[in-house]
Amino acid sequence: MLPAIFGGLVGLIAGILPETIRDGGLDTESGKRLVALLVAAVILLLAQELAGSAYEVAKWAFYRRYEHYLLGRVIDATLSTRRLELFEDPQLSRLADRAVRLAGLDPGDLVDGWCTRWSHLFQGAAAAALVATVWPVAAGVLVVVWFVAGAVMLTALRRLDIDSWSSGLREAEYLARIAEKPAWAKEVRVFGLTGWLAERFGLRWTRALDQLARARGAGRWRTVTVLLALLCSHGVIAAVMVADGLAGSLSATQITVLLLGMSGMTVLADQTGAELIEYGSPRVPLVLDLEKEAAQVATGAGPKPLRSPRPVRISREIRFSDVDFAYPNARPVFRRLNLAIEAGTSLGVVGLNGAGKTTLTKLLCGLEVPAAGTITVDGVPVQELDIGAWRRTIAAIFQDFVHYELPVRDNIGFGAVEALRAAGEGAEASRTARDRLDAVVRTAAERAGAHNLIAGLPDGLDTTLSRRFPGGVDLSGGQWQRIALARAMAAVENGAGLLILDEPTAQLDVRAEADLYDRFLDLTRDLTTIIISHRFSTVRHADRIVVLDQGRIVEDGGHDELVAAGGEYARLFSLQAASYGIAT
Ligand SMILES: Nc1ncnc2c1ncn2[C@@H]1O[C@H](COP(=O)(O)OP(=O)(O)OP(=O)(O)O)[C@@H](O)[C@H]1O
Repeated sequence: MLPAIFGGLVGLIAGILPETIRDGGLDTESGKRLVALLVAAVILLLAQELAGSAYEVAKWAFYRRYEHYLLGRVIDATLSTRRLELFEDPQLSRLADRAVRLAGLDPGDLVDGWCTRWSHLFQGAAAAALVATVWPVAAGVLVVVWFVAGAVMLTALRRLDIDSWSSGLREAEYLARIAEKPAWAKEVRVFGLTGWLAERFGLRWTRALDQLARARGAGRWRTVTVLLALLCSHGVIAAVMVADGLAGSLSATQITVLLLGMSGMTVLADQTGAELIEYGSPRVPLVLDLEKEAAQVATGAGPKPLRSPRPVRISREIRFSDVDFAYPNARPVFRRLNLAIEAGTSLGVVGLNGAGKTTLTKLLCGLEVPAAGTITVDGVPVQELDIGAWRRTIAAIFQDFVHYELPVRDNIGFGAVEALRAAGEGAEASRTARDRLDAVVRTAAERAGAHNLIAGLPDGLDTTLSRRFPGGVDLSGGQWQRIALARAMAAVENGAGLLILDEPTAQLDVRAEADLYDRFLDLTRDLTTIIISHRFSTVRHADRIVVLDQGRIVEDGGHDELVAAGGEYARLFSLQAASYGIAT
């Protein structure tokens, strides 16, 4: 609006200037009016500047609030699912992926879009009002023409909607991600994929751009028609204006006001706001869709991360009774699985790839739910336990445990998240809580054999485990495994009574692994421990070993018993013993 008022003032100044010169200077009546108009114009210019800055400040404040709100809802929706459906179902995982990416894009396009749109509407209306003060009919015609032009432009923009071409770009985006992932850098170079990646990326992107160009060409005729309508209406108005000006029925002020108003009205067709709204709005329905889907798969209230219930005490046994399980659209992993794990004992689980070992642990952790049968803890079905309490009972390290690019203290402290939270951060940090956390972390590190490794790090527990951060370091595969084991031991320190190790030591050498497990089983003697490993030398020390084959338990007993039975376990054990030189 302010630019339009300013335009009106400039028009008035232009009109009064010749009169002032004619009357003989600023002391005259017209001169005083000119001075007043000039002062008003300066004030308006300043106001415009101030309003612009205030708008920017308010806009960015809005932006961040909007992004915070939206991402917060995405995170809540994702974390509200206590199981893994959101990540395992391709449709749901795509939805979650898009929601996270779009909600976190340059913040507040939607807010910016609405701000721009309203500001353009005000500017356009003020400019139209300016034109209307001189020539109402022209204002009416131009409003209609500019709105039609805007609508045509918007239709053209919709044809270029991100969704219509994103499928073409998704592969290109994925290729770009391959190139920038530090963890994949070695393989990409060793296999000589760099050239292929760059070529394929360029190809995919060009194809997407061609798609865009074709979409753009489709509405060509409508655009040409609108351009002609704009040209004709402005041509007629300009011709009449010149004729009236020459005839003396339009003053210089009126002509200036008309010209300024007409140029200001172009914003009525500006679709920057609409474009931002189009781009920003899919995020809201997307987040709502994600929340709906998450609510459907989240049976009951998900565990709130801030709650810290007491761990469950396992006093007798964990029992799988007639458990059936299949992943969506896949053949069954378990059919009528029966297994009892006595409290306070260690169980080794072995089996070929795909036998169902990890699935067994996921069911136990409540990350998957049996289609039939029950899993009970001292007779109580896992589903009936407080899921937060049950999860606190478990210390699990999976094959693909997370390498958090965070300080060692966090990497290990995640096993005892209550202690980590109590310790706080920065100014909030409480000295006693911090000392307690460090004690938990150090004891856990010692138990996992990671204390020497930590002692050698430049900043000890404060060292960030990633070279992508200043002062950070990278660890070897085996060192990372010790950190992960320390995380599990921190959970034990924090009250966990069920320890699950799903092959987290595959990268340790045989001797280091054997040493570690000997110590480990010793340290966790009173706990219920499940060890999954392909290395028989590892599981042989477990109290009991089960052999899984295609989802069924085919052998069950102590190491000596199974070797004596001369079955699959004995065969595989002697094969490994021969290659590793282990005494049988
Ligand atoms: N998320 C999933 N979606 C669909 N099928 C899956 C999923 N995870 C595992 N499977 C399938 O379930 C079966 C059991 O897999 P699981 O990971 O439990 O085996 P495993 O014994 O741990 O194998 P490995 O020794 O290779 O780790 C396999 O056939 C596997 O392909």
